[in-house]
Amino acid sequence: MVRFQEDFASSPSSSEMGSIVDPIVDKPFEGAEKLLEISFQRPRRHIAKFRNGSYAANRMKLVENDSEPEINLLRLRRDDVEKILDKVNCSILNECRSDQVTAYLLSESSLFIFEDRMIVKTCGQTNLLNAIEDFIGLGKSVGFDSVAEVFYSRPKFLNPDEQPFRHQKFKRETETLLNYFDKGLARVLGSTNSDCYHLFCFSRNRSPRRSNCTVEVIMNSLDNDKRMLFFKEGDRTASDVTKSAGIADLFANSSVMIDDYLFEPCGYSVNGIIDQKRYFTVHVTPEKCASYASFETDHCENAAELVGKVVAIFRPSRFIVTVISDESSHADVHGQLRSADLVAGYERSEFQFAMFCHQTATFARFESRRLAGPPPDDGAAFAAAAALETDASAGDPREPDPRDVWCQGEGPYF
Ligand SMILES: C[S@@+](CC[C@H](N)C(=O)[O-])C[C@H]1O[C@@H](n2cnc3c(N)ncnc32)[C@H](O)[C@@H]1O
Repeated sequence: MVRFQEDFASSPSSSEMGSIVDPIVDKPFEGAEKLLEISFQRPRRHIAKFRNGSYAANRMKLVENDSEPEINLLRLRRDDVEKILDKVNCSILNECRSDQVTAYLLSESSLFIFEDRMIVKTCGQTNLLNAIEDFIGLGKSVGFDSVAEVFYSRPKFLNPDEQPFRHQKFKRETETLLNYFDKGLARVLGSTNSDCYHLFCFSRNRSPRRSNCTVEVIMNSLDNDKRMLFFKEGDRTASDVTKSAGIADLFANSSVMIDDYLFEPCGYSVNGIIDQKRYFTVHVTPEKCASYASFETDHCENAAELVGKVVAIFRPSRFIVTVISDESSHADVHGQLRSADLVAGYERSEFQFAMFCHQTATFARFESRRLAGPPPDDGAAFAAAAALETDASAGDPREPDPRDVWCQGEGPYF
């Protein structure tokens, strides 16, 4: 349901909510999302025509004067998008739009469409790269000439073997992308035997076309009380969750259009359009066996404060933060997230700063101070970590869960 921030007047707090039983699942849901961002390039004749002004400012003139259809992804029809999402194995649950963004909430995450770029984020067992040609085709169908930039990324999967063949290994994903963008470059940020972040990027032009910045927070092993907020219980609605979890307050100083969804029996997704032009999205898998949440936005002001607020919503055992921006922009955002003390109660276990294509990337991995320490090499170390965790969440003894302490490997790299 689409609402505005002002609509979040009152809703039950977490303490008013009754007891919830975790569903028994055969296979844990794979929360980790594949993210594909494609930016398109207009034909040269259009670029030359508007050398002295932005396309956006002049597009109406173009339509009136040349009687050519507008080259704009926002013209795409939902039906055409849905056909492509079928190939990915997901569907549209809901949509909200401003004059600069169309945001689709998907059965498995989100799709954002802007004038000349789209961002598709899908989780579970979706086959995102199966439709890469179709996504490119969407741009061409509204008159774009070629792909200007591509960015594909994903964190490590919980169960890579459960993924469609192409997505089981980053090497295969890279090969698929290279079939279309042979000058693209594949990288990994972070240690490959830990919570690392895989990315592939391609840029046709020598200099970035716009000033872009994306902040992502990827969180594992959520606090028990926090994850319980994302279960459907009684008459709890998505809007109640958005309010009680604190998601409605993330961008309190902006005008935010919110489209949220609470799954049965649990799971939550929200898309937000900020000040008509920027976006944020949050997705939550609250099942204990594989609890996971992700946050992403291109609204990078006050990034350090924002990351703190996001982490406070979920209190994960561990999380990674990434900032990817154009080389020429947002140095302050990278600077803000460089602090080893970014979030109180968390210890930074890894930090990386890199420059490639036209992009600058910051990657940092944090662990709850309750669990920080060397990897458990025997039962005693594990028991000590588990005991600490049990103390901290009084009355809620935890079963040892290998993911709670150190993540499972994705097998031999490549
Ligand atoms: C909210 S969706 C989005 C997942 C997101 N990538 C994440 O984990 O943060 C996943 C959650 O919804 C639950 N869910 C319930 N019904 C679902 C459905 N039909 N499709 C996808 N997820 C569903 C899953 O069990 C899981 O807890």
